[in-house]
Amino acid sequence: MHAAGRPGKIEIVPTKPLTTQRDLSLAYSPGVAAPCLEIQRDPSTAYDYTSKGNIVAIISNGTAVLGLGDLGALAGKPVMEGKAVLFKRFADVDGIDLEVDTKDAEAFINCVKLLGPSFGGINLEDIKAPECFIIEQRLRELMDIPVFHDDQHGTAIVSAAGLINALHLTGRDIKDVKMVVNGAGAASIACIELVKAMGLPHENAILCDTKGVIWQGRTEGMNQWKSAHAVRTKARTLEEAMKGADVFFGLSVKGAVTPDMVRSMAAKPIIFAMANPDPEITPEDVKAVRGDAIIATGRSDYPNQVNNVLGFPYIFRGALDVRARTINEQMKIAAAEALAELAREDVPDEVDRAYAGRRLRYGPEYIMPVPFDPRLIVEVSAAVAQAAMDSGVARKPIIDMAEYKRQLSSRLDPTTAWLQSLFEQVKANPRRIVFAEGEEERTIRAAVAFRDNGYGTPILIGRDDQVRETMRSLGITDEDGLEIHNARLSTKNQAYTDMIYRRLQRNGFLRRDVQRMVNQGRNVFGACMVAAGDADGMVTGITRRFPECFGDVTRVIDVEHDKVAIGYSIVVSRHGTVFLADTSVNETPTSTELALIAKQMVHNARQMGHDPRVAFLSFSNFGSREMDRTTRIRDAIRLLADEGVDFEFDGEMQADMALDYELLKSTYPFCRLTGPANILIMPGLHSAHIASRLMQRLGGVTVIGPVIDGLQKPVQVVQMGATVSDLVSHAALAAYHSLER
Ligand SMILES: NC(=O)C1=CN([C@@H]2O[C@H](COP(=O)(O)OP(=O)(O)OC[C@H]3O[C@@H](n4cnc5c(N)ncnc54)[C@H](OP(=O)(O)O)[C@@H]3O)[C@@H](O)[C@H]2O)C=CC1
Ligand SMILES: CC(=O)C(=O)O
Ligand SMILES: [Mg+2]
Repeated sequence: MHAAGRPGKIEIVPTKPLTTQRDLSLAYSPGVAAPCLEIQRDPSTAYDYTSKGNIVAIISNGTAVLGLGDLGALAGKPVMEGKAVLFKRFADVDGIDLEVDTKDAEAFINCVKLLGPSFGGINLEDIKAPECFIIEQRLRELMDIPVFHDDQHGTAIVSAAGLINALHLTGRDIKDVKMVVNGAGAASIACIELVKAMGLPHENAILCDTKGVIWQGRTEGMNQWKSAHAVRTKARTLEEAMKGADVFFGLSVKGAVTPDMVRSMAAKPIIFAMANPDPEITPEDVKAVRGDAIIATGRSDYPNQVNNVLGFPYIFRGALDVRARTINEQMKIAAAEALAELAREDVPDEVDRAYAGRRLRYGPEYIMPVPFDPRLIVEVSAAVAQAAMDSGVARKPIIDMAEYKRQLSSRLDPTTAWLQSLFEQVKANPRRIVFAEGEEERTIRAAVAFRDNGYGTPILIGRDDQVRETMRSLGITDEDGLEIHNARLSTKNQAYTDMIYRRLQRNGFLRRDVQRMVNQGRNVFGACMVAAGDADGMVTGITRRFPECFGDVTRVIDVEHDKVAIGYSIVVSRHGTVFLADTSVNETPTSTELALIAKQMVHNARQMGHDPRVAFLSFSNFGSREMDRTTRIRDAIRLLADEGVDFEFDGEMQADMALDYELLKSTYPFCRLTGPANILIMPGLHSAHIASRLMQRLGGVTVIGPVIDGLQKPVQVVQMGATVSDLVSHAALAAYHSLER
């Protein structure tokens, strides 16, 4: 994944046009002189004229890369790029990774300090202890923007939130808890400090490192940060310290804890094994010896992910939005409390769907919100911003908190969450999906990926020997969980022929025509399997053009009552998601069809979490050009108005009007839309098809689809050039649609 396409995980995208000489002279010399002089006059205007206010530098020297140790600055880059992606994805913060090649704390401090003007905040990452303490402390003193060592405070905040809930669930008071922390580095020292600040008595916590327990009087491998947590105890090893402990925090390395250690802990032990990428002990190993444990790890593939990803994006979002000078204790505590609180609340349906198969209800398996919960940006960022204002470090206070929360929530596009939810739901309810072009290399690879991802059983249609030959040439030997059906030899052949013959006998088809169709037409045979309930859905399209594939399918499968069979494209851009329909089937939809298409698309958009606003597109705006072609569109709008539908729609209008709300409102103030359109109903197949292909080719957006909608059974037809991953996605879509029925 990291090497595919453009290497790495991030790129920089301009926010201003740079296509003409005039653009150039505005964005660069001479125009750029104006903001330079303005910033010189008043440095705070840098937040208005540059990206400073939304950009955070993720800075590391690679000395403690996850739990992998000192890999050096360069080898840490994939993690730092990853953090940039998380910043963007979860909180719309632009992160830029900087790998600083020095282990010398002074040189590092100097470098970061000098870079300060460029950024709104500094996220220090994966710098080992004890240098990280000195570096952070000094930079906090030297810089007037937030400096936050994520491995220290991000981890402390998130684990504190988890601990608050785990203590609550096990009926413990923090003052009585006995705690062991393994690791005495950046993350562990910050965690133990925060837990003590929450009320844990000093003598109740034992800290361990590679030399064992940090006891009072120990001299080997010590530093001032460790000494501050040394306690009077007879325990010298982690094993001894763990006996009778209520809580264990692991911030050390893979495998540091044994099942015997867990067995020796107190009743209902709380075990946060947070080393990455592999925990100190796996949840399976804990459960094998202690069924009463509450366990969390740093990983997303187990319940209770205690990972700083739940913190840093939102903490910086809130801090940047109020132009906070720093991230102080009040802001950290506010973030921890908001996280803990969120886990106790009812989970929205879309989050529940995204984690299908898991029960997201406050309890031992759900003590922390999950990373794809869209409430995180709203609740955590707002809590942090409020705390910054209350503690006097906000340079630009928020006037209207309710409006700020609305803005926060609109920063996330629901499409990505929906896609995540789609795959998770399919995984939790695996389906049988026909891959009709079963002898094709791409199809076979997609079918195997479909199976390996746990989406269900792929059914390849083709001659067994041919399919197996291709599999062999691809080095695929494992046929488990995969079916091959040869249409001609199938035991279902006659039943399918009868079924189709009943449908087509009065349309000029003889039985032998139908028999040939079933024997030789893999799309027909596959569609028969789906129609007869022998499979849940189907994907095809790489060997034949769309009209032929679609024609084969509709010989077998009907259009749903009160719907039109259509294809729609989902265009995901940095400005949000727009749906385009019909991009595949109807050449010139009638007004009734256009109205139906709009209603179908509203349903689809709502399913994906969007608030629909429909624009009927044309080359004219509200009758500016009276032509036959626009009458059809205006009639469709009238039909919807007469019906009194429960969504916003208007038109006809040009594409730029539909997408540029300011332009639309200033030119046509009577328009009924309350924001830019996100469903574009195209006047005809030619324009829809051309528009979607143009967008796909010219780049800058992701186009998903066309997605087939309106058939009684889920069948997806991909484009002939579809990749393996397109095929897998469409197969998953078919599987998902079968769940909805
Ligand atoms: N889940 C999450 O969100 C986060 C997890 N982490 C994880 O925490 C771990 C530590 O990270 P960080 O604090 O940044 O790194 P540091 O390098 O600052 O600290 C590592 C600490 O672990 C100790 N250690 C190493 N091996 C052992 C062992 N076998 N037994 C006991 N202690 C050991 C070291 O001991 P010594 O002092 O003797 O060298 C040191 O104190 C990593 O695995 C990291 O992935 C970190 C941040 C966030
Ligand atoms: C999650 C993280 O920051 C770490 O493991 O280092
Ligand atoms: Mg880290």
